[in-house]
Amino acid sequence: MPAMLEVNGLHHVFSTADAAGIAVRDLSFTVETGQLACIVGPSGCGKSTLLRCIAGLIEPSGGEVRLHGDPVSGVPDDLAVVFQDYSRSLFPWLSVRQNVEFPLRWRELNRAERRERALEALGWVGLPDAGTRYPWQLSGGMQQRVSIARALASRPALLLMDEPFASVDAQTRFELEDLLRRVQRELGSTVLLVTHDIDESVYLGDRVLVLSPSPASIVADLPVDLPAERDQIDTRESADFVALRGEVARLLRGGPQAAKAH
Ligand SMILES: Nc1ncnc2c1ncn2[C@@H]1O[C@H](COP(=O)(O)OP(=O)(O)OP(=O)(O)O)[C@@H](O)[C@H]1O
Repeated sequence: MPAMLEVNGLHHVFSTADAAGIAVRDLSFTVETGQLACIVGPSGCGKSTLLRCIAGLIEPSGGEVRLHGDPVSGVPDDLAVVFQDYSRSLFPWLSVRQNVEFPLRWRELNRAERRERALEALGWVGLPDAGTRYPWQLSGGMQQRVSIARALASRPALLLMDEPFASVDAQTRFELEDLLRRVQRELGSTVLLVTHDIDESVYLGDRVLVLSPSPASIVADLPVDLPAERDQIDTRESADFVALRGEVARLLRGGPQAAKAH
C-alpha cells in the first residue's frame, strides 16, 4: 500500500528567491497514514513553499508529490490546509457554522448533512455552542479552533498546517497544541505541520523532519520516542524531550555539515 504522502525529489525555483533562485532543493520523504509529522526549519528556508507545493497551490519546478499513490496536480479534494493567519482565512460575514460548512458545498452532501458535519467538527475542537456567533466575536485562539474545525469537517486524507499557532499567545498555543494532538489521535488523521519552533515540533510530532537554511533540503528525519500522552509541563521537562530538542537545535545551527555527522 502506498504511503499517504510521498514527496519525491521536490524542487522549486522562484525567479526572485535567494541562492540562485532555488527555494526547495531535491526534497524526498514520506508520511504514513495516521502520523503527525512536523517539519522544522529556520525562518525563510522554504517551509511555506514546500507546503504549498504539497497542497497543489504551487506547481513545483521538479519532482513529484503523491497523495495515497495519486500524483498531485492542482489542489486535491481530500486535502485541507490550516494557515497561520486565521483572521484572513475566516469569512467575517459568515457565522462560525457557515464558515465550517463552506468547503463542504463542493462535497456531495445535502444541507442537513453539511450542518451536521459542521456541528460535529465544532464539537471536536471544543466549540459546540459557537456556531451562531461570528469570527470577530471570538478570541484569536477560538478563531484558530474554527479554522481547524473547518479543515477537519471535510475529513481530509491529509491535513497540512503552516505555522498554525504562531499568531496566538503562549498559553493559547499550549491549549491548541494539546487540542491538535487529541483530535489527531481520536480521528486517526494524517498531519504534516511546519513550524520554526523547535519545542513545538518535538512536543507535537511523532517525527521531526529538520530542514536546512534556504534552499530547503532535509538535514535529518528524527523519530520522537516520547509517550503518546503528553503534558505541557512534564513532557517538556523530561530528559528525552530535552535531549531531542537539543539535537534538533544543533542540527539547525549546523546545517548540512551537522547532517553529514548525523
Ligand atoms: N511568491 C514568491 N516569489 C518569489 N520568491 C518567493 C515567493 N515566495 C517565497 N519566496 C522566496 O522563497 C524562499 C523561501 O520562502 P518561504 O516563505 O517558503 O520560507 P519559510 O521558511 O516559510 O519562511 P518563514 O519562516 O519566514 O515563514 C525565500 O527566499 C522567499 O523570499
